[in-house]
Amino acid sequence: MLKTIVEQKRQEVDCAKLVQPATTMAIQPASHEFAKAIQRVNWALIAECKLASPVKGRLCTGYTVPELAEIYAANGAAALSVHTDRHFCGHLQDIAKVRETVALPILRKDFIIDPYQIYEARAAGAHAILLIAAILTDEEILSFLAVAAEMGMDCLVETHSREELKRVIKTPANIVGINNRDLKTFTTSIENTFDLLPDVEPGKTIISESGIHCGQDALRLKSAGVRGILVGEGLVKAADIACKTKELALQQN
Ligand SMILES: O=C(O)c1ccccc1NCC(=O)[C@H](O)[C@H](O)COP(=O)(O)O
Repeated sequence: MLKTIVEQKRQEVDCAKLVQPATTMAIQPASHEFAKAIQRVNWALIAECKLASPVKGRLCTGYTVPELAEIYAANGAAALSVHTDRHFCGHLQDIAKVRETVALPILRKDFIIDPYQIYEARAAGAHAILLIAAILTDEEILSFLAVAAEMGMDCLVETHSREELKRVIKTPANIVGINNRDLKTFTTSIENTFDLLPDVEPGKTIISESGIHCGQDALRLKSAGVRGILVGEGLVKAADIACKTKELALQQN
């Protein structure tokens, strides 16, 4: 599935480049708002606006993306992740809608495979992007980090295996994600974060991603030295999203 998504993404990006070349985009640099929001607290919830999953289908029907963002912002999230890929029912325009609604920094959640998407993200108002080590070469990671840095944007560089973590640790990436979702089987286990954490060098900000559902998971991760969590399904499927946001944000900052 990942291979298919990436192939489709390549076609989408090629079409988008023809419609709007990057040179015609109005780009104002960011000021590392995303990294600052995460690094100024000892615990950060990155709350994800996730309407659907390519594996599980529709996850959230009762709220729009800006409505979710508003609930997250009012209940302790440090930053937002906004899916812009169509397999998650996301659109690039969702970033602008969220920016009009709340002041929290926004991560563009997508399958970034071309620098064009980084310009597109910034032009839409995103402060950060996700880079997935599993779909990028070392050279691409380095070059995309540099493109983002030129625009004052931050990168959450996602790893799942020890091998990916080793590759990413060697780069200047300062926010490293440990994904609890295996992108081959799509199963999640937060034990993956505990397994990989000892291999991380001091100085890197670690975010545990995926499969996190309750305050108890959050507390275990925080106690192990993780700086924050990125949560989608656990929030959007909660009976009371405001209450779940507070629970995962751990409110004691
Ligand atoms: O969420 C999926 O089913 C998925 C399928 C294929 C590739 C990636 C996938 N998810 C990646 C994400 O961006 C998640 O939304 C994010 O890590 C949050 O995960 P969760 O809290 O488990 O919803």
